[in-house]
Amino acid sequence: MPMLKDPSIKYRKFPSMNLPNRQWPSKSLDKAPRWLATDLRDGNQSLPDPMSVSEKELYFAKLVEIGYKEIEVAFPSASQIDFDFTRSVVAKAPDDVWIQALSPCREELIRRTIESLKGAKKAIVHLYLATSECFRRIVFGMSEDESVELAVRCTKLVRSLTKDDPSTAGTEWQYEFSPETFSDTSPEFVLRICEAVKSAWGPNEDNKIIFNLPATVEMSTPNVYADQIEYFCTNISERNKICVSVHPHNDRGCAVAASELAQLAGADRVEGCLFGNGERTGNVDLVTLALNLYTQGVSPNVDFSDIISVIKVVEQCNKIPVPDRAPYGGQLVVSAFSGSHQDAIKKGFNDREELVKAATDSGEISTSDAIKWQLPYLPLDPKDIGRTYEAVIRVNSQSGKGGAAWIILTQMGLDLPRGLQIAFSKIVQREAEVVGRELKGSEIEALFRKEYISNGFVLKEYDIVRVDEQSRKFVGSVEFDGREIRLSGVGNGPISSFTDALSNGFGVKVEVWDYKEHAIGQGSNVRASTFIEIRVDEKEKRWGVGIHEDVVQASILSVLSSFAAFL
Ligand SMILES: CC(=O)SCCNC(=O)CCNC(=O)[C@H](O)C(C)(C)COP(=O)(O)OP(=O)(O)OC[C@H]1O[C@@H](n2cnc3c(N)ncnc32)[C@H](O)[C@@H]1OP(=O)(O)O
Ligand SMILES: CC(C)C(=O)C(=O)O
Repeated sequence: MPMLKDPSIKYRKFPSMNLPNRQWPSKSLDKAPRWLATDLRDGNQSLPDPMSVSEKELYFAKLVEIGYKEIEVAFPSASQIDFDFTRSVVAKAPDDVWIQALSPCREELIRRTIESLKGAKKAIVHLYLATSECFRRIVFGMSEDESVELAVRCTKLVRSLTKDDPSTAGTEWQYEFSPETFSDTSPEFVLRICEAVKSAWGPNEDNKIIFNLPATVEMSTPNVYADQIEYFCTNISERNKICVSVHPHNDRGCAVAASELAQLAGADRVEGCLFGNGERTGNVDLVTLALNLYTQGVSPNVDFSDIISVIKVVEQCNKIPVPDRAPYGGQLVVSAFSGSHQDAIKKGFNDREELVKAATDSGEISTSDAIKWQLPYLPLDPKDIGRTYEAVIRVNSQSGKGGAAWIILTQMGLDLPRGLQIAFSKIVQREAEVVGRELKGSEIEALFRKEYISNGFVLKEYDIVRVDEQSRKFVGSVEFDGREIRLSGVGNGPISSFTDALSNGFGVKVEVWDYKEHAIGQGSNVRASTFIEIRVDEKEKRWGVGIHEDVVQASILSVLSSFAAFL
């Protein structure tokens, strides 16, 4: 049995913090943090096939287009590709974008990193050193004192090569230090090493030092991480000269929650990747964080209006697909297959349309976006991220009447009456079971046309004349099965005179059971759509649909469509 009956003999419970006066639980998120996109560094280093220079260029351009102002572009001392790419970005980055590059605390690698950033308008040098007991003992064999000494020496080196070097004065420099494995390090030691690094760098309020506090491996529940961040924020000196950054990984699947709670606890900045690429289970997903803010009415300061193009670039450069269930971006997250979801969403869209119409008609609003979003099952309006409503409702054997009706509405503009929805959904259900998969919109439309619109009849010519106040007479002819059939009948209106004519012509009894109609289109393109349910010789009732510029002809066509099914 590989899994232990008692895992406590092998695994330790992560200790919680004793922080009785914690403030973060009663706070709420009301502004976007500073974002740092590390797709091209942490994301890239975790890929089976790291990005080429041209892929990095494409990705960088997309990050800039989305609106990221701080982008970690490389680990320049790792490879010639990373060095060359950093050089190319230095030449091309927009003036308001900070280029960040990472180096370990090793002198030759720091020199190479700063070399790669020479000439940049705005550059952030980022050094990391793991501080936890586990890493100091197992990886480095280093005491706390030795770690502090190394961090301070390397910080001073960065300082001498950047802000203290007059030859680099054309560059605005920032310095970021990451006590790697922060969340597994004693909080007191984190403070000690960061205080020492801060003194070595000498930040001020206008050029803050960035302390990036990573959950290098996510090892606890997000509330513990939030406590650690709050402890740091309240105990570090000169908080006004510090930007507190977080860098959560997703090993326990809680990186988004950890980032959000960390912001409540005082973090000013978040590092992550689009769609959560990154080491192991990934870095925190920047798309989810941004759109979580957006759906609470807070501007994230980044723009995912065209999320499909973002996914395309991410998939092309990472060579890893964005999962179909990825929050907000995944193919399936704005799709509903199941009947009760489809029904609620369809009603939600109808409700919204009515609210928007009423508010627009009364002059209360100038844009439909001014009506607060409230739609069953959809936390975000798909159109805000460039998704169409057509993709929202999809049909398979789990779907109900609302699903197929929605497809017919969006594709053909036909708002089916409830009875027809029920009848059609049985046909769709049967077909979905036969093919054993989702039905495409085009297949549903074809089923609908075959079942309710196409019929073997050709309406040759007709006339409906007024006999007296109460009655009308239909006279005309139809072609069916290669034969021309003359028809004549009387009723109290056009439809009843026509059904009487059919009854006479075919020697049956035709009764109209239900009738609905609505207009499709507007202005000179307007057409009538009619839905008529008839019964012939007391057999099972059938619906037919007719569409025509003339409402009477549309009705005749719909009767013919349903009548054909009885022959
Ligand atoms: C949590 C993170 O994501 S940190 C960023 C990780 N990213 C990467 O590692 C990608 C780029 N890395 C590389 O290209 C290479 O690892 C290099 C160039 C940095 C170093 O390569 P090498 O010299 O061949 O070392 P190697 O990778 O085998 O081992 C890492 C060495 O750096 C040391 N090291 C690890 N982290 C640090 C650090 N923050 N500061 C200083 N030294 C460090 C290790 O202890 C080890 O030293 P050792 O060789 O004396 O045992
Ligand atoms: C370099 C640091 C910030 C890192 O990537 C991590 O700890 O995960």
